[in-house]
Amino acid sequence: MNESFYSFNILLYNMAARDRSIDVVIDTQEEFVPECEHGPTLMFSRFDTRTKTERRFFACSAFRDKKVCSFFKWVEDVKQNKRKQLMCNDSFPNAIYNHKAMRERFAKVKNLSCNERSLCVDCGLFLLPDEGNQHKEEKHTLRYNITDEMLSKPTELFIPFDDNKTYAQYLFTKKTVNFLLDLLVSMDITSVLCIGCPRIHEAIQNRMKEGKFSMKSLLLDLDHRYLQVFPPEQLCRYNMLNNHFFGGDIDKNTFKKFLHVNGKVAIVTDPPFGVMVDALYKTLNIVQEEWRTARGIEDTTEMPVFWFFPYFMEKRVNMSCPSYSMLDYKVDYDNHDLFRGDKGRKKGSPVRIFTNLSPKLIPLPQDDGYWYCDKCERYSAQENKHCSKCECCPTKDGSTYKHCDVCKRCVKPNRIHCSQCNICDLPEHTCGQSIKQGCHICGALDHKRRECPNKNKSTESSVIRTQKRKGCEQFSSKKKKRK
Ligand SMILES: C[S@@+](CC[C@H](N)C(=O)[O-])C[C@H]1O[C@@H](n2cnc3c(N)ncnc32)[C@H](O)[C@@H]1O
Ligand SMILES: [Zn+2]
Ligand SMILES: [Zn+2]
Ligand SMILES: [Zn+2]
Ligand SMILES: [Zn+2]
Ligand SMILES: [Zn+2]
Repeated sequence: MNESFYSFNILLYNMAARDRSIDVVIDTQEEFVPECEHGPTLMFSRFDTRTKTERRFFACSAFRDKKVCSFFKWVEDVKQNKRKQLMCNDSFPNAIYNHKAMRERFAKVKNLSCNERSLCVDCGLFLLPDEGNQHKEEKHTLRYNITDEMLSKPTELFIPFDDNKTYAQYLFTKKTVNFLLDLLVSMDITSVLCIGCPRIHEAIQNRMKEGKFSMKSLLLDLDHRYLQVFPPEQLCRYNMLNNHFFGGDIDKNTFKKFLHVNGKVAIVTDPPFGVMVDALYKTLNIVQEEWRTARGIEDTTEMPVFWFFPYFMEKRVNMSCPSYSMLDYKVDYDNHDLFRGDKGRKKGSPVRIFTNLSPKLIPLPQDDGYWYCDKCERYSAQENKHCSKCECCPTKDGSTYKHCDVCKRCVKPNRIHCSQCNICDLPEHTCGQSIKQGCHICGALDHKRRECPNKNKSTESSVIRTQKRKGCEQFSSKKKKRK
């Protein structure tokens, strides 16, 4: 594991305390947005809290690691007619992403006997018999004896790209997959759009092959390795942060056709935690609009969405997506110790499901201790006890929160009320240093920079709901070179 959950969490925390904060600018109103290998870039605003100045730049929407995608342009440089030189899309190795070519190779591999088949683990590529030596010379690890069973479970065969700043490939346990599929079946969902959910797609396809049920699924994912195993009607290589289809019009049509099918469609999405919430939400809204168009729906009806995201992002999600609720269900992952209920944290996984459905419609398994709270009209976790003073089931993190009569709210069990700070905090806190995250511009505690009445008028309209960008090293470490 490259980064533990805790260091990741601390990183998010530190971002708030730094002198600079990075926000995404969704409504750019720019006529020209440069593209990197991963489609149109996003515009970010970097705000220096000491000088109270803002500067804007374009950077990759998908990757937060500059070693993987180093694209960076100040907005003013882009404006100075440097457009041609920024259109670097042509130089990218499109060949390896060509779905048809990948499928043709794979068909040849499939025709081989198990002991003739091999996979280069480093390249994520199935090899033809005469290709092994080249990869061995480059000291790549090869896997042999690839059975049909293994080919039907690519999410188990490929090594997960589990770097948080790139793909953040954390895969659901069987239990989570089964819970979700049972839920979808109980809701009469017949088509599932899996955005960054390869394991759900794989499970649906395998159950279909076994004749266990009838459901369609389309996987939209950035990982090019899946282009080998899934045909074009089942997979589009896609960037969920800018709604970019790498396969162009062919893939866009596949996607439209999928939405057009009759029956109930649902979206399941499990993006990397570091994604910009506003960028993802914009994509979800575009997808909803495409679906309404495909179905000739004129009101604002939406497809059900199941969005997997950590509980500590709840406030951030609510800010951008007020119609979404967080469920108590703890989502388990195979390849992340800290997201695992069994061997992981005492409090279980921190990942939950956010949904645009009413929570009362989503029963959570009683065998795992979830119970129905009549007052909240939703299922709560075993440890989440209803508080009659707060009038809700307040627990977020897997512990049992307790009510503080002075703060007039429920707090984590390890907090005590400090009369000096007038807040519940850890017993070992230093008085006067409790985290107070006020407005960067005027310091007031009742609003953030984006709502500040003193905010520069020129940036007001375009910097809409923003999020601290995790891993802003991508930008800060390049600063010196550019100066
Ligand atoms: C946290 S994992 C979720 C996997 C899911 N838990 C499963 O078991 O199916 C994130 C997934 O999103 C994909 N991904 C990462 N960034 C993406 C992007 N910008 N656009 C589309 N997919 C992306 C990764 O390849 C990976 O499959
Ligand atoms: Zn990029
Ligand atoms: Zn290789
Ligand atoms: Zn309750
Ligand atoms: Zn309470
Ligand atoms: Zn208190």
